[in-house]
Amino acid sequence: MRLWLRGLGLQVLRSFQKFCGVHTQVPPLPVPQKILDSWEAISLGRQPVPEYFNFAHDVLDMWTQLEKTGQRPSCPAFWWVDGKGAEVKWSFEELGKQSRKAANVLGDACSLQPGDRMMLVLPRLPEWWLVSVACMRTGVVMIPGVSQLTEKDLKYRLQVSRAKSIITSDSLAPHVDAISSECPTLQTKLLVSDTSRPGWLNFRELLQEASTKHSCVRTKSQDALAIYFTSGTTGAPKMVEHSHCSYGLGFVASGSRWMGLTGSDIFWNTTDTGWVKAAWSLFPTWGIGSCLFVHEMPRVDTKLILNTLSRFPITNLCCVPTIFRLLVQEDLTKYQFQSLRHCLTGGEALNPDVRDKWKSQTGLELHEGYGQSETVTICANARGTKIKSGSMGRASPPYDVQIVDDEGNVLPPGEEGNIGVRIRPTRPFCFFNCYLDNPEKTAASEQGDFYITGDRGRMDADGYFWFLGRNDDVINSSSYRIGPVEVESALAEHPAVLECAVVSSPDPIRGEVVKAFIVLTPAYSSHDPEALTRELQEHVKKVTAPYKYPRKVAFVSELPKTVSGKIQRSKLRNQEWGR
Ligand SMILES: Nc1ncnc2c1ncn2[C@@H]1O[C@H](COP(=O)(O)OP(=O)(O)OP(=O)(O)O)[C@@H](O)[C@H]1O
Repeated sequence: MRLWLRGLGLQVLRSFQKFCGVHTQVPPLPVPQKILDSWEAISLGRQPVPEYFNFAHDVLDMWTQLEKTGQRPSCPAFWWVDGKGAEVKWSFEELGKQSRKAANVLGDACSLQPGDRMMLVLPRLPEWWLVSVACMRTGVVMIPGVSQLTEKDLKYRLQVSRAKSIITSDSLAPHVDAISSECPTLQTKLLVSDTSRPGWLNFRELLQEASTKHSCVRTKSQDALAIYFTSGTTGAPKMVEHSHCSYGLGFVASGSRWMGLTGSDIFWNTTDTGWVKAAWSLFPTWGIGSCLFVHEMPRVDTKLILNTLSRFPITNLCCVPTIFRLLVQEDLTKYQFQSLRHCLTGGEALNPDVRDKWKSQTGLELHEGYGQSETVTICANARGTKIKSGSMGRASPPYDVQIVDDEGNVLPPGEEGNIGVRIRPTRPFCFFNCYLDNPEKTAASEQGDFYITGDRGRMDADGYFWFLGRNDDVINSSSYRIGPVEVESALAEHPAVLECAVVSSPDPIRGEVVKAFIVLTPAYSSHDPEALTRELQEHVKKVTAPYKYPRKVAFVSELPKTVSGKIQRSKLRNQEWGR
C-alpha cells in the first residue's frame, strides 16, 4: 500500500480504490487542505516520507477524481494563451488524458524506459507541461533547458547527462542536428511542430494517434524525477538531481504559504520553461489544485505583461526582480489589475526601491523568496507575515536555516556568514539528491551539519535573512567587507539608474575597490558622465555607510545576464581582474 495514500487518510485511499476499479463504500473525499496536512506531518517527522510517490498519479489524478465526483468544481488546471487569439484550457481531467497520451508516445515511439533521461527544450508551448507530466507517468527523468541554448550548450548537456532523447521545436532542431552525431547516447529526437523534419519524430502527430490508456509507473519517492543544470552564474552549470518527493511533495507548503495559492487561484509565473522556476510553479500550483496560466512570450515585454494582467483574471503573479525593475518604469496607474492580489519574486536580490514603487503604484506587496536549483523555498516572506524591506524573509519550514562560519558552526544573530541549511541528523525531504556524477562537489557543499548555499548573509534577531551576495561577489576593500546588493540597492534609489551591478575592481592601495556598472534611464542617458558619477557617489554615501560608495563607475548599455535573466557579476569581475 502506498504510504503516501495512508498519509492522506483512508478517505483518499478508498477514492483511489474506486478510481482503480476496487469498489468499497466511499466516504467523502478530502479537501485540498489534506495535502498540506500530510506535508506538515512529514515535515514534523510524525509521518515517514512515503516509500512510493508519483505526483501525476498521487496528486494530479486525485484532482481529476474530485472533479469527476463533483467534489471540486471543474476549474481549469492549465490555461495557455499566445496573445494572437489561440488558447488552450485543460481541466485536470483533460490534462490527465493528454498527458497519458504523451506518456504513450515516450514509451512506445521513443522506447523510453523508467530511469532513461530526456532533454526537454521547448518555448512556452502547452507541450512542455504535457511532456513534463508524461515523464512523471513513465518514470523518465526530464532535463529541462532554455530555448536560447547554443550548439555548444546543447552538446555539453546531452553528453554529460547521457540523455537518450530530446524534444524541441523548429528553432532548435537544426542546432541539435549539427551536434547529435557527437552525442552517442541520443537515440530519438522529437519535434513539436506542424511540419516534419528528416530524422525526427513528430510529437503532435504521434500524440493524436496515441491511446489515452496508460498506467502510471510506480516510482519510489527518492527516484530521480528531474535533472536541472544550474544557471551557471558562477561557473560551468552543474547537474542537480531532484527526486519525485523533493519536488512533488516538497513544494506543497510553498504553494500555500509563500505563493498564497488556493484551489480557485490562477497563477502566472513569467519564467522560461527551461529554468528551475518552471518547476517552482508547476508543483506548488498543481499541488494546491490551482490553475497554471501561461502566456507564450518569446521575450520579456513589459507592456504585454501589464496588458495580460489587466485582461485575464490572474490572481497570483511571479516575475524575477529584473522584470519588476522594468515594470515599475512604466506608468502602472494606466492599468487595472482586477483580480491580482498576491505578487512574488525571487531568483536574485530585490532592491527595496523596486518593491516600494510596485507597492505604491499597485497597492500590492512583493513577497520575495529565496532558494536554489538544489532546494525548494529556503526563505520567504510568507503570506500574512510582516515584510521587512530588503530582507528575503524567514526560514521556510521544514528547513532549519542558519548563518554559519566556514566550519559549519552557527553564528549569532547579526553576524555575517554563510547561509546554511541543516541537513544532519535529518536531510530534509525537499532537497536535491546530489550533484550528478560529482560526489566531490556534493561533499564540498556540506560543512558540519549544514549544506552551504555559497551565499553570504545575516539573520536578525527576529529570524529575518538579509542577502549580502554570493560568496565570490563580496568585495573586500581595505578590510571592509561589502555586499554588492547593498550598494546596488542604494544606487537603484537614484532616478538615473535603470539597472546596475557592483563588483570588485583592483586597486593599488586598497587591494580592491567597489566598481558599479550602471545602465542609465532614458532621461539621464545624455547627462555629463563625470558630473553624474559624482552625483551617484554622493547619493550612495548618503543612503548607506559611506565606505561602500563606488570609487569606480562605468556607464554601460546593458549588463551580462544568464538566460534566466540574472545578472552575471562574475563576468564583470573577471573582466576587471583580467581573468
Ligand atoms: N531572493 C533572492 N535574493 C538574492 N539572491 C537570490 C534570491 N533567490 C535566489 N538568489 C540567488 O540565486 C542562486 C540560486 O540560483 P540557481 O540555482 O539558478 O543557480 P546559480 O547559483 O545562479 O548558478 P550556478 O550555481 O551555476 O552559479 C542563489 O544561490 C542566490 O545566489
